[in-house]
Amino acid sequence: MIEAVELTKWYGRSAAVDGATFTATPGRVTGFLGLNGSGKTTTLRMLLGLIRPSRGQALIDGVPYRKLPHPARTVGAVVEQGIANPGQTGRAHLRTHAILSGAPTRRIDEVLETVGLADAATQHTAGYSLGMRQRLSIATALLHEPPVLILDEPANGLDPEGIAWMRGLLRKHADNGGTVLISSHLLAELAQLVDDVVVIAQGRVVSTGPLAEFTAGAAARVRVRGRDPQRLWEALEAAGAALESPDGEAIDVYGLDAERIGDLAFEAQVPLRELTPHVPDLEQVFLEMVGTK
Ligand SMILES: Nc1ncnc2c1ncn2[C@@H]1O[C@H](COP(=O)(O)OP(=O)(O)OP(=O)(O)O)[C@@H](O)[C@H]1O
Repeated sequence: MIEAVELTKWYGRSAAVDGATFTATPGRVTGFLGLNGSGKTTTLRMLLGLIRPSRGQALIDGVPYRKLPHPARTVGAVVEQGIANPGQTGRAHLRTHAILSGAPTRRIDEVLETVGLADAATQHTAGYSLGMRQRLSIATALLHEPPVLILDEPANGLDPEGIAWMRGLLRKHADNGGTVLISSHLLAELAQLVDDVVVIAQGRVVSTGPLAEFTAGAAARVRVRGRDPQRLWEALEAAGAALESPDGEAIDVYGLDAERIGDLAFEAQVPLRELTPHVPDLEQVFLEMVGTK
């Protein structure tokens, strides 16, 4: 379980993260979504004990990271882009990490297999593609088989096949009772991957909840056109709908579904020219939420 409670980080006079409160629960993949510079990395680094909060709490299983009895065995993290020593092979990189953090060396081959790098294990990481480097970072995070995974933009550089692979990996981890918090600035990238979403904008958490409910709050609209716009408008208004007309002819209806609108038009004897339900697009909802549209 990951918990941020009123988490705040000030740099000089500006807050990189401002009173962020959210949870990521076991058995679910939680997406941490925000535009560049919105405070994602700062938040994740506070959760990992790499940055000290100015205020609030960053808790893993109820305690700050640094107070965990076995931090490396509890939390696996991908936070840095790039590999420290590009002259090493993939296997040597993992061996170094295993030795430094006390992971059993038998895990090296297991994680190489898990992330699909077994065949590239003896190549120098300098020759790895961005996607391969991401896979190696994920392999490093998995060395201790930690129940909690915190991944900062792990999908960066992965191709569609890589994303599909990661989706499978994270799903399995959550299905086995693990907790996954994964950040991204692209909702589309997370949409296939996550159960819950935490949206951050300018350091503040602006939305939390299941992805399935993410668009539910967005106003569903139905565009309708009738032969007699005035009469149609009056019938819809009488039924309690909120209405807008973009061009004096089409009517955007909020608060009634297409079936009801069709019935009302029929009762008012207005033949319809168009009846189009508009399903809110996830990306659009996100961009509206973070204030760029
Ligand atoms: N060490 C620092 N000193 C001063 N300001 C900082 C520092 N670290 C981050 N910031 C500022 O805090 C804000 C949030 O940055 P952060 O890196 O957490 O955002 P982010 O959502 O991870 O962005 P990105 O997706 O670009 O990595 C930014 O305005 C950034 O400039």
